[in-house]
Amino acid sequence: MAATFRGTTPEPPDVRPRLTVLSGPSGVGKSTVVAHMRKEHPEVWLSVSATTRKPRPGEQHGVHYFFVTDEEMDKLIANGELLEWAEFAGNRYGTPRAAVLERLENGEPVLLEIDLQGARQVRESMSDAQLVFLAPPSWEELVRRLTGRGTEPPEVIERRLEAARTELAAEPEFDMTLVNTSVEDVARELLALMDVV
Ligand SMILES: Nc1nc2c(ncn2[C@@H]2O[C@H](COP(=O)(O)OP(=O)(O)O)[C@@H](O)[C@H]2O)c(=O)[nH]1
Ligand SMILES: Nc1ncnc2c1ncn2[C@@H]1O[C@H](COP(=O)(O)OP(=O)(O)O)[C@@H](O)[C@H]1O
Repeated sequence: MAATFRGTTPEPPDVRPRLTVLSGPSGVGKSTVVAHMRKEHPEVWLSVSATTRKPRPGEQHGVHYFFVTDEEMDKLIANGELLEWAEFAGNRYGTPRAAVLERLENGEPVLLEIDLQGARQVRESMSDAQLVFLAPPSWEELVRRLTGRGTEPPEVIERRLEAARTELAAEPEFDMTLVNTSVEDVARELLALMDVV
C-alpha cells in the first residue's frame, strides 16, 4: 500500500479496468450489439482475433479479424502469442495476447467477443475478468437470426446450432446474462457493466 494511505485513510477503490468477455451462440447478435455500442462509444476497445475462417463479404483483415493460414495459427499458438484460442465449427480462433495486456495496462476497458471455450480459458487465466453471456429470446429466434443473416450455407448453420445447444447449457457459468431482445438495451447494459457510462 502506498505510504500516503496510512492510519484510517481508506484504501483507494480498485479502479483497474476489468476485462469483459462477451459470449453467446452464433447468430445471437454479439457483433450487432458491439457495433452499436462502439458507434456511440468508439473508445471501447474490442480485441481483434486471429482466425483461420475465410472472410465473409465485407469483412476486412485487421478490422473484423486477422485472417491467417493454418500454419500461421500454428505459429501463434506455439509462440504463446494468444491469450486463449479454440476450435469452433471447424475453424480456429484466438485472442492476440500483447494487444489486450497493453490496453489493460494503459487503463482502457477491454472487450473480448469469444466463444464458450475461450471464455473458460480467460476465467482460468484472468480471475478478475467479468464474463457476460448473450442469450437469445428463444431458440426459434436464434435459428431465425442465424438463418436470416444469410452468411453461412445450411451445413455450417447446422454445425453452429449444434454448438449453440452446448453454449446455452453453459449459461450458468457466466457472471451475468443479457437477453438480446433489443440491441439498444443490451448495448446500454453492457456499457454500464464496463463502467463506460
Ligand atoms: N475462443 C475464441 N472464440 C472466438 C474468437 N474470435 C471469435 N470467436 C468466436 O467464434 C465463434 C464464431 O465466430 P464467427 O465465425 O465470426 O461467427 P459469428 O460469431 O456467428 O459471426 C463466435 O462464437 C465468436 O465469438 C477468439 O479469439 N477466441
Ligand atoms: N435484437 C435483435 N433483434 C433482431 N435481430 C437481431 C438482433 N440482434 C441481432 N440481430 C440480427 O441477427 C443476425 C445475427 O447477428 P450477429 O450480430 O451477426 O450475431 P453473432 O455476432 O452473435 O453471430 C443479424 O442478421 C442481426 O441483424
